[in-house]
Amino acid sequence: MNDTSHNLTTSSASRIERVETLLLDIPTIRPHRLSVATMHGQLLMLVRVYTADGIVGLGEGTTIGGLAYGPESPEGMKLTVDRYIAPQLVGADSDRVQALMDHLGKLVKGNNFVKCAIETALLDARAKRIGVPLSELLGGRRRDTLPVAWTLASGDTGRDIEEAEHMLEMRRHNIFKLKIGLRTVDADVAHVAAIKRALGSRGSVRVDVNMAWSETEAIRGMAGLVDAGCELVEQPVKSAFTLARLVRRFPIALMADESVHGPDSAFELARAAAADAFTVKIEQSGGLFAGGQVAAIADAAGIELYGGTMLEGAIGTIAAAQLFSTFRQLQWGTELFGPLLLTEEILTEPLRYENFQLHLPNGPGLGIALDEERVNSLRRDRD
Ligand SMILES: O=C(O)C[C@H]1C=CC(=O)O1
Ligand SMILES: [Mn+2]
Repeated sequence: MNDTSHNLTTSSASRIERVETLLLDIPTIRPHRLSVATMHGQLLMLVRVYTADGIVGLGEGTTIGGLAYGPESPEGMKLTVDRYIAPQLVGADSDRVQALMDHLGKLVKGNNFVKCAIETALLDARAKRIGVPLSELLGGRRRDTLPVAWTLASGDTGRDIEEAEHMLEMRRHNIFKLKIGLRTVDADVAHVAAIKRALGSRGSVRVDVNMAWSETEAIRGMAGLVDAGCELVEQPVKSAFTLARLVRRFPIALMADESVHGPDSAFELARAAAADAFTVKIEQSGGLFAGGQVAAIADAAGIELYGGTMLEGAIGTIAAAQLFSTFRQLQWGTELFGPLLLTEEILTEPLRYENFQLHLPNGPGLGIALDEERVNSLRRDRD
């Protein structure tokens, strides 16, 4: 610790003794095709914060397609923790989560994803120490289960329909988000229409363009999506100005995702009335508290909410679920299916997905436990 933070150090039970980072490589169950990348696997950066009384706080930093989606990569996050953050945390009082995060904020600019991983680990440790689910440190749960959308992104219309049918049969998902933006607008609209036609009223259909369209493409695309029976379009274009010009132009909800990266941007979008709904992502927002602030801004502005994902593994997914369970409104449900896209289970007890919902655990902290053997076998540096 440097001398500006001497008041954060402690010799008590909550003292941070060690911070560990791991990289886990896990294949996906099928290629996942987005307009920005095709994923064949996911790389999870796990953080463990060890405290003097034997508590271990868990956090995760994960992104999509390396640096193809956002400005941080799992390998870069590991370096940032090891080199710049861990030395600041060792010796500090893990119970002082907000003060510690403020301190780190002065030393590390940006790096929202990695800050989320660290804040999650500190909150997990704190909640475990006082014996409550993490949601209770975020204002308290308003719901114990969360609706979970599934993303259809195999790249093939027929295969996507089969996959959706399987999800409906298992009663695991009845909300489907389609990744589009790689093909022509007309081909994408035809793909969406075919899937909606096959599912009818049994499943709702939304799309995520991941900023791939120009404004004129978006105008053509959104008109077609309305006719196709699609209920929502997520981030069709890059710029917030363009979003503001598109919003309410068509009878289809417009959601901002990449444009929402924390409370400041949420405020600007709300001020410009640039979206009907926000995707809240804990990593993109810069942590759980920041994600809660994004939701509060949305509430104040009458903007609807969706619980988003960076396709995190179990730790990031359940951390997000703990936050989303506290939201006053969650009009569009969530897409917390990340662990289901991966071939390997890293928990001793898998997350419970049942009846189209993710069921939140009731144990202290995140409420999950890692299967150490499995985690070790997936470590990139195991050799
Ligand atoms: O929302 C995104 O852009 C990222 C993510 C969420 C679901 C999925 O398949 O990809
Ligand atoms: Mn998105």
